[in-house]
Amino acid sequence: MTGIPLLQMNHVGKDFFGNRVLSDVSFSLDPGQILGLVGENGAGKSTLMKIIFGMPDIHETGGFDGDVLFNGSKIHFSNPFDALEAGIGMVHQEFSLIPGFTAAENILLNRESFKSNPMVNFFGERISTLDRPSMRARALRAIETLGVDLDPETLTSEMPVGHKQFTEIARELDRTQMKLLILDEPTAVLTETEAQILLSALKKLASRGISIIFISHRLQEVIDLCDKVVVLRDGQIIQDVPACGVSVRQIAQWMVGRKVEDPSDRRSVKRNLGDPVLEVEHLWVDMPGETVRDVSFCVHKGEIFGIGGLAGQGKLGIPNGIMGLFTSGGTVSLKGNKVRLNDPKLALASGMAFVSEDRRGVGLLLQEPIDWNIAFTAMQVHGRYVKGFLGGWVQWRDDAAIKACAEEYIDSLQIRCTGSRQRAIELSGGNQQKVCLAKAFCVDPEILFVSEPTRGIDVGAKRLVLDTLRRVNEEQGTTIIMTSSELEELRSICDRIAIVSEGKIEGILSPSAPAEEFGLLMSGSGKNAEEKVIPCA
Ligand SMILES: Nc1ncnc2c1ncn2[C@@H]1O[C@H](COP(=O)(O)OP(=O)(O)OP(=O)(O)O)[C@@H](O)[C@H]1O
Repeated sequence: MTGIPLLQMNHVGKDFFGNRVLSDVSFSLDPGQILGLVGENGAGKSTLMKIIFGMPDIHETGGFDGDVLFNGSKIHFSNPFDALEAGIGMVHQEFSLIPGFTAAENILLNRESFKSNPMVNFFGERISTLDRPSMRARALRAIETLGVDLDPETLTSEMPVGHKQFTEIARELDRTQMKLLILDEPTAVLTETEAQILLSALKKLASRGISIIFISHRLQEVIDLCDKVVVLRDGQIIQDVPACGVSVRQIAQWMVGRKVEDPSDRRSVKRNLGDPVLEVEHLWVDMPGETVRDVSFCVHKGEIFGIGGLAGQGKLGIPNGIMGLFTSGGTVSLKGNKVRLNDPKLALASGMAFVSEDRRGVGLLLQEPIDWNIAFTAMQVHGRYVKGFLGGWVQWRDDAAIKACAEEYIDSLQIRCTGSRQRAIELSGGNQQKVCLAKAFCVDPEILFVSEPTRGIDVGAKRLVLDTLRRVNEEQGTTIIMTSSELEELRSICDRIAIVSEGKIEGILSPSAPAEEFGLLMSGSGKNAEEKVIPCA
């Protein structure tokens, strides 16, 4: 087979209901080669991968143009099972694990090992029993190939997100025939250390002859990992170049088609903040994989307060607990009034809003249009966009106002869509995130919690989201509490940053504090945390 590319895309095109999202896409991938596929949100990366993998939504929307050759033969898979059979594995942006199953059970789903039992010949497969030791050994082999520390017996529902991601990838590795592995933003949910572990595991796989298509918005890791980089813009290939010799800035410029500013502007000016607005005391939250044990902090009016820390240490549990999405206890006071915990509707009604890290699970009504998503909470909780007649006895939706509001946000947040009536499920990941933000801005909250607001979104959109948060904070005086795994992002907009370790706040630092101090707190070595706490202005 030497000399024949493993994968060859020839003039591939695709449209969704008349909207052209891919045109004339051609590239090739050799055995054992790693290709980095980059592009802005909505550029068409996931659609291209869905074509290779035979995802049903491609066929249900009229198929695609051009040819895809795998191992020299033309393929047109009608479902992912055929792709798997041919040796193509794909790890999608969203997890597809069964929460009540262990890591081993998820890794070996539908490929379980069974004990040999002669009675099966007579009574059929129904009486066969699982060979647990063999399953454990197989799962461990896949986990060890990744080089991560993950117990195969851990329940998926109790894992931090990073470990869920490793389980997803280990599942693909258990397939013996795998020739091509497609990873759609695999590191978006990982900490930097976890991402490094994954990148070295991928290099190891490639050295065994497995080809990899790696989609990521983290451009430095694309350069570090890949042999070549393919840049998509508006559904077309802009560059197909070796990864050596290109810089992050160069790739970013190809992606957006214009010059990119230097993103490293750290908040350095100390601002005068108002009175305490949110006081949290001895908060505990029972969130699987993100347990919060005893957290106390105070946020001032008009502040942007950051919460950072390594995955699984509890930083995500804090907003999820305060907003009532997971069982919590302790005291939370908003402007001096105690907020009843464990009641999401009351949390929203009291003036708080939440942009969840889980945009598809919690943030969006996926089957509903953009305008309905944006206005939903404002309408349900605050009675906005509702017209009343006969003294309020008769009420109905003010569709014109909903449309106007949605169009304003589509414009200001540059949401790429066919119009305000397009369903949320049809948007790319980054544009879905912008809809989640618009939905939160629409309720005009006193306190806005945003969790991983730039996860999985491209360089241009990242900037837009951070600038928008800053603008809303400055112009409307909204107090923002932002949780993020990206320290640089927190340092660019926050007034103070709390670092969470083992379910507690290890220390609170100024954004201009040296990186080593953040590192020490993250590793749980900030025992003299009290000295490092910067008092509210
Ligand atoms: N099922 C669908 N129906 C209609 N339009 C769709 C559908 N799936 C994707 N699209 C559109 O196709 C375009 C490309 O989306 P795609 O998800 O491939 O982008 P992407 O480059 O992967 O973006 P991101 O980085 O945000 O994940 C977008 O404009 C999106 O709205």
